Amino acid sequence: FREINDPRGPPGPLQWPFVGRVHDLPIEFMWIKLKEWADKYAVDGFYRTSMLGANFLVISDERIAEELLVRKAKYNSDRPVIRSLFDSKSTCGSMEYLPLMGKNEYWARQRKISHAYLTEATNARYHKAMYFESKRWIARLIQNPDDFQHSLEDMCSKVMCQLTWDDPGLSEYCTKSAWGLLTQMSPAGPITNVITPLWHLPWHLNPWKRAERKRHDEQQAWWMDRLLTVREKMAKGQMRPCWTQQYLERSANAKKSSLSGDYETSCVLGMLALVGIFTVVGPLSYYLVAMVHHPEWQAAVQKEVDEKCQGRLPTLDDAPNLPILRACIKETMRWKPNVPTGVAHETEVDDVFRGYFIPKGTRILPLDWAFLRNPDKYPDPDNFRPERWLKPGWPTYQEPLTQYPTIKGMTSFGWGQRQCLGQTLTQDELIVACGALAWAFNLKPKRDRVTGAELPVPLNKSNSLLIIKPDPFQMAFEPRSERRREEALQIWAMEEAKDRRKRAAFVHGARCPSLKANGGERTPDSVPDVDIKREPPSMSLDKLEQLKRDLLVHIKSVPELHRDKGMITP
Ligand code: HEM
Repeated sequence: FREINDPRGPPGPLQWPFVGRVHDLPIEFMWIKLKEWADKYAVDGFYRTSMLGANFLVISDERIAEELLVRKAKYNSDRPVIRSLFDSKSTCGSMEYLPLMGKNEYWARQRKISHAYLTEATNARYHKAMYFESKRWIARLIQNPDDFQHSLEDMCSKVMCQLTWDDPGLSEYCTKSAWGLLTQMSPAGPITNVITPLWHLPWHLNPWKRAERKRHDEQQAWWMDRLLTVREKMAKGQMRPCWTQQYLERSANAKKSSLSGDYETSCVLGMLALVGIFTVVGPLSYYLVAMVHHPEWQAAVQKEVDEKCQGRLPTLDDAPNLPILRACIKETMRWKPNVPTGVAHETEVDDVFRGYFIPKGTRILPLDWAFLRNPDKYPDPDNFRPERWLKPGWPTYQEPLTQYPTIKGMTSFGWGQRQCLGQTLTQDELIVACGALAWAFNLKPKRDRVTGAELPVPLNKSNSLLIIKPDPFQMAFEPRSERRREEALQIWAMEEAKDRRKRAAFVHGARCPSLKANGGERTPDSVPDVDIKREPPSMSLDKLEQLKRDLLVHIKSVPELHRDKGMITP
């Protein structure tokens, strides 16, 4: 006992033999307790603890994270094992989960490839997927506002499925698959992640291992199926550009690939699709919560969008002119970080840091919850204060406002060699989605149908997985005007019809050699727009209103019609 609590060791709570400090670290909202310990024990912004033999160094100050995870990245960029996944680190060559891999050859090559695709995500073509899906989401919110949490997740999933396999129809399964993996890898998931020895029970006595085998095999089979489907469509000339198609085409042209084969390829791409879902769901859900609780900021964003975009839906070209929108997004991510514990790194060598011995295999936890609640950098840290990014005098204020605030580089995206690869994609998707919300709706608390009282939107209820999102709640999406409502629905109807025609034209082009010869390269943009040009000229809203009125007059003037077809409305 004296040895493990040696006063010359790093500071931290008292450790008990074998268990360390597992007994009073709650699984639920673990980050709150870790921050409490940081406030009590941390010296110089870090402290140590342990759990069932695993050593942890918890960092609560950004400067220490910078020192240990960026400057000493060479030794501190491995990952700890996640007990309830088979070979989570790919030590035995499973090559499956890039973000969880140890620092090995599979990680190095998969990170390089993922980086290439995700930086290409800034291309205009990829932005189209976001515009398209945000329009669909707005229409879904108008038609079925009570289903908003599901449609929000589905939108994030559809974006990733479009980018990865050009098929938004895969979104429901992809979300389910992402949720399964997220639960399995989180401390708040199976008990075998905390009481790790249970994982080693014999197969027949081990429900956790059997369940994981099933989940794992289904996921891998689905990823492989996606790859093979894309390849099949490519052979028929029916595959439009997406990450999988690009990878297959490039490696076929180069006659070589840095990946080992189809299995690894299906995993890199499958994992990319999965990792971009719940990471974006969190901030987007909390943005809704923030807007409901802070109508004054909602009004400011709406005013900015109305003035700068002059009645149109905002696009990414407008982003430099929308600092208030960007500030509200960034403040949401600061106020409610969705990976509050951070993602652990593992040390690869013994080290001495600030005079303390840190043994090889120590898990370094960059506690994002603590970084983002540092009152020196973020005065009034518990409250939603977007002005901290907009007004000179606040420690975080930065100019020019056409560029700042930006979420890129936030501590929430991690550190050093393992820093998140999806920062641009996250920023773009949030600007498009939150901009569309400001354009379309007044976000409000929902009212009880009987009493008329406002239903509360809780601030502190969430799951406790590695990536969190708010628990189910209710709120109202009130279209900003009847005209805006019609416009949003019309925009989506036209987009959807256009997309359907483009897809059909593409497949048609593949079947029709003359078109192929004429069309040359058939990217979605160069598909002959024959059908699209035949689209009826879009009707002005005034004309639509006039037609509605005429129809009403007509229905009323023909009593039988009115009676017989009681359901007829404009
Ligand atoms: C708000 C959104 C997001 C947050 C807060 C977030 C956060 C993180 C964090 C904390 C890490 C680990 C960093 C470390 O170990 O130091 C990470 C890694 C990663 N993220 Fe994100 N992420 C987000 C969105 C995305 C998106 C949209 C994608 C891709 C589509 C993505 C792809 C990745 C990948 C591939 C890694 C693994 C990097 C590696 O291990 O080398 N992330 N992310």
